[in-house]
Amino acid sequence: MSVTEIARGLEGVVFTETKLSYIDGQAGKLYYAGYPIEALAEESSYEEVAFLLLQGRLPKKEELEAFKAQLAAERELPEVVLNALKAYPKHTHPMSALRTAVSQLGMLDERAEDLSQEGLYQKSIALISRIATIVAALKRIREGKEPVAPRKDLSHAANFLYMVNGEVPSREQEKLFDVALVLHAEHGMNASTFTALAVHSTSADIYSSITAAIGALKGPRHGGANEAVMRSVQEVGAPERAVAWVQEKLAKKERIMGMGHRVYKALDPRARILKKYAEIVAQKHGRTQEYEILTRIEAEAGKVLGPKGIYPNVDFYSGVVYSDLGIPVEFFTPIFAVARIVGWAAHILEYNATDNRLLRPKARYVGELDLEYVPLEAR
Ligand SMILES: CC(=O)SCCNC(=O)CCNC(=O)[C@H](O)C(C)(C)COP(=O)(O)OP(=O)(O)OC[C@H]1O[C@@H](n2cnc3c(N)ncnc32)[C@H](O)[C@@H]1OP(=O)(O)O
Ligand SMILES: O=C([O-])CC(=O)C(=O)O
Repeated sequence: MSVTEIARGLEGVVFTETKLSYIDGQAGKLYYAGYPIEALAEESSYEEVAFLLLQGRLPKKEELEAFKAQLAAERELPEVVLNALKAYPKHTHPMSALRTAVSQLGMLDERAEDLSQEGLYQKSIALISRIATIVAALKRIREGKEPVAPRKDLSHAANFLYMVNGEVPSREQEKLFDVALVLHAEHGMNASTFTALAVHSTSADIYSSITAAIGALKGPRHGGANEAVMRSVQEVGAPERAVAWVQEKLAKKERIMGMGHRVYKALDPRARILKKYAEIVAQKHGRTQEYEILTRIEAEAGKVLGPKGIYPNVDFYSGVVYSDLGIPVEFFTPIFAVARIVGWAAHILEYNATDNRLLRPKARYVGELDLEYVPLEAR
């Protein structure tokens, strides 16, 4: 392959095959393992989607029950990790804390280096459950409260909200959070998944891959955008200021967070679904201010950015939903990780089942050659 053409940002580079998800960026469509995202968001559950992505097919009823029980059995954190979470500095970003805690889980796992399919699968199940427990515990500790121990009888979504708020959520809250988890579970070769695979392709342990993926997700150009969107909403302050704010931002050539995507050149289908739920909760719970600001930003920015194929992405409306569920802004990106661990793990399992070829692209060298080395004292 010629290296004369540079794929900036690796755009358009295809390095492997996958059956996990398909994005039609022009049409704004997303499928997990062949199933349209709309149907999965409406009718399935996070556990069912996790099974689908990890095993490549939808579970039968008894298989789903067994899978749920397996996840529930892994929810508890080792005491030493819980104690460490309490000792983290309070100023640290929760994504940094999560990254550190997952790395610590890796140190504690005596079978961390087991790269067999079965070993990776078992560790994936544990990570799906424990990342949720870590994030919920961090949120409680930040508020000066004791972490709430997980319950085995609740769904993944309900248990998470229970650990966050200390009370069992309503059916409506559970469904709302479950939809958010389903929508964030998987998205092809995004930056954090690619990072996870780059690390995995060196035959490093899965904790190293997931720790690195969390680091990649943290950035505001990727998962960190959901927090940045809510910071923008706070900066705008009131719906009537949204138009002027957008105009000023665009005049300064600054980016509107939560808009634009490397693959979608149409509206992200996940944003469409989240907008619908954001509107419902905003109306129902009288929290229309944030929603109004966002719809005005979308409309005003759309005039300039729409013709360039820049529309809201998954991060644009998710914050309205999270705020409604009692989740603070700095925990929006950790929530993304709580969901995306499934996609990371599924891609690791899928790539591991191939020859796990080392990911090693090239950069075109544009420097000089054969320079004469001048000793330090002679320069
Ligand atoms: C879960 C996720 O990761 S979804 C993405 C979350 N990230 C964000 O929401 C952050 C804001 N968006 C962005 O920064 C970008 O749209 C990205 C990084 C997501 C993808 O962008 P890319 O495909 O790499 O496009 P790139 O960064 O090359 O930008 C192309 C052009 O569109 C413009 N553009 C892209 N996004 C935006 C935006 N949100 N606001 C204003 N202009 C934008 C760029 O300024 C650039 O303009 P130029 O050609 O005049 O210089
Ligand atoms: O696909 C991407 O580049 C980013 C994204 O939307 C995601 O990871 O969900």
